[in-house]
Amino acid sequence: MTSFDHDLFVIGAGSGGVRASRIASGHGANVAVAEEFRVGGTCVIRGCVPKKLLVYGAHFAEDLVDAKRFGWQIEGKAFDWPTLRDNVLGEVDRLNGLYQNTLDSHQVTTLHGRATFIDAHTVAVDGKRITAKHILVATGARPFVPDIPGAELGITSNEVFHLPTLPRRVVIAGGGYIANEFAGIFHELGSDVTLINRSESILRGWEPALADRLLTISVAKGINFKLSCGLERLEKTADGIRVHFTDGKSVDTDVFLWAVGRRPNVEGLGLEAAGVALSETGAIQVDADSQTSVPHIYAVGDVTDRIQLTPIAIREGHAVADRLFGTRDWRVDYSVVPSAVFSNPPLGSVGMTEAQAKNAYGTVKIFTSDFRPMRNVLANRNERALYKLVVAAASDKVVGAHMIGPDSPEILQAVAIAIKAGLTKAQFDDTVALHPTMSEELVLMK
Ligand SMILES: Cc1cc2nc3c(=O)[nH]c(=O)nc-3n(C[C@H](O)[C@H](O)[C@H](O)COP(=O)(O)OP(=O)(O)OC[C@H]3O[C@@H](n4cnc5c(N)ncnc54)[C@H](O)[C@@H]3O)c2cc1C
Ligand SMILES: NC(=O)c1ccc[n+]([C@@H]2O[C@H](COP(=O)([O-])OP(=O)(O)OC[C@H]3O[C@@H](n4cnc5c(N)ncnc54)[C@H](O)[C@@H]3O)[C@@H](O)[C@H]2O)c1
Repeated sequence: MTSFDHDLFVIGAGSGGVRASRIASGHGANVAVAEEFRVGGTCVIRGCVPKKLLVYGAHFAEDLVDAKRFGWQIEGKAFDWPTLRDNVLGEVDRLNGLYQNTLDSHQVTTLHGRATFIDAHTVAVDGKRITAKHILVATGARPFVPDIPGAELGITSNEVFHLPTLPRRVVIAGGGYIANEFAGIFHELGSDVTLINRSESILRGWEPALADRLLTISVAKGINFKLSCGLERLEKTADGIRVHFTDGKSVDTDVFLWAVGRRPNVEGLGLEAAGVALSETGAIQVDADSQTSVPHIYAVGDVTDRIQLTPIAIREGHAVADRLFGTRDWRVDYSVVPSAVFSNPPLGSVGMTEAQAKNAYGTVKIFTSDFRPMRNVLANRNERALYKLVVAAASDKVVGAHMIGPDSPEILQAVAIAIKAGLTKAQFDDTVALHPTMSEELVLMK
């Protein structure tokens, strides 16, 4: 019998890697994890958490305006970017410490350095060779930056949390999660925002009616959109960056933010030395158990490019640890995955869109509620919420729920339980409304 330094070696202490390490160690495994940047990974250090805190910080801009209609006189209000930035980064530091404590208290050995494969059972971290019976790759993804002249003048979501000053003008490339979230943040904070996207719409893959609603509201708020737009090059100017489009036009900006997707972190990992195969899209190829082409090597999270969300990476990591060292062999269910765009207003979505349900079930019933939230009415804020339920006609099951409006992500999480449980529209209707709320619309749709 060959002996190894560890039962499990995890590469990457982000969402998936930390969960897998902690659970495996709890099952009695001898675990080590390598992290080349900061324990916590993208979500904690430069993703979900600081982003959501900026969303909260930015929303005071509208709340303070609306407050007047509710009788509050707020004189001399002013926003200070360094205060928000530094408080957010302080919270990130606190969480980073908590994640490290979690690893330490679970007797997981943390190696602060970059890990690369030497062979299928050996990794090197800063020149030190370590062997393991099982290896888990949880290296995440990084922002994609297209290869156009001057691309390096732009920043990515990695840098956006550290800006020295609040930019007067921001151009954001992309029409997905990150682009719409930061368009909302910067616009509320007072920057002049332009979102440019190569396709003619935003939020591809989302229920189109909701994406259209976000576009309409964002335009009404004053965010500029340049859609169906090709980027030619970025040029440094005396006071910022000039963005040149393929139609010959240009726009000047202080900050250019790339938000055109994320690519799996596979480069320089030595995956060839270990014999780990990649998919056609350059992600680590895995089966439903997150097992790679090498049976004792697993991969979870963004590096596998399945669904790039933290709760998915966490579940995948947990399932691997349970499978290898626990008593429960289970698989992640990807069929009902709630997700949200923390734009202004935010969107929440779970299950199938109308188009997907038509493909899957043939006949579907659609129920919508298009309403102005009570708070917006008194605030004279002409922003309507839109809720949409997708029901499979034959079974009456609710197979999709899609919402845009205040607090949609908070409401959507509860709806996801109902959809996961396979509840029917009749059961939604049987539920007594909670009045006065926005979410009561979910049980009142006729
Ligand atoms: C701006 C932004 C906002 C987001 N908001 C949300 C949100 O609101 N909700 C949500 O669910 N998801 C959100 N996401 C996505 C979420 O952050 C990711 O899906 C999640 O972090 C993936 O977890 P992971 O474990 O696969 O990788 P990560 O969390 O990225 O962890 C990978 C870790 O591996 C390390 N690493 C890489 N290579 C090596 C190596 N060779 N050696 C050692 N260490 C290595 C990295 O430094 C990193 O710490 C957001 C992402 C971004 C960028
Ligand atoms: N709230 C959340 O849960 C949240 C927030 C942020 C990020 N994330 C995760 O991180 C991932 C990455 O976020 P994202 O916003 O960068 O990606 P995304 O996939 O959401 O959107 C990418 C956008 O870039 C455009 N695009 C792609 N390639 C391009 C190219 N070569 N040139 C020009 N445009 C191009 C696409 O049309 C799309 O509009 C998301 O897919 C999501 O899974 C989640």
